[in-house]
Amino acid sequence: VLELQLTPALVFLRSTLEQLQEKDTDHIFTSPVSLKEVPDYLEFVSEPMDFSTMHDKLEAHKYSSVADLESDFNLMISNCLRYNSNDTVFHKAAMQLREVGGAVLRHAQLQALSIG
Ligand SMILES: CC(=O)c1c[nH]c2ccccc12
Repeated sequence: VLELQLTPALVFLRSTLEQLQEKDTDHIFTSPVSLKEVPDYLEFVSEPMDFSTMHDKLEAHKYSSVADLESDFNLMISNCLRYNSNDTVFHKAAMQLREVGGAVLRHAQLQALSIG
């Protein structure tokens, strides 16, 4: 496929992002938190982040490394841990995603090193 030859990095980062999103089985992080439904959200979170925004950034070539992807992933998780109190489904889902997503990112980082 042409894309694989021309921009292997983009293909690799897209695959990594898809693997991360697969771990969000409740689809809690699919789209931005609605500021209409959650009017106080920006009192707690200065920079919202979600997987659809990460896909848009990836296709706009805003990510040049696994580390770039990782920092937005970590932002998305920390926003959720801050806004949602500990005894909520969302807080527990963020803790779980931080664990399994971290493993995906560590593996991707190792792959990126080995393929150069
Ligand atoms: C990811 C996250 O915090 C949320 C995802 N959906 C929500 C609905 C209400 C409040 C927070 C959220």
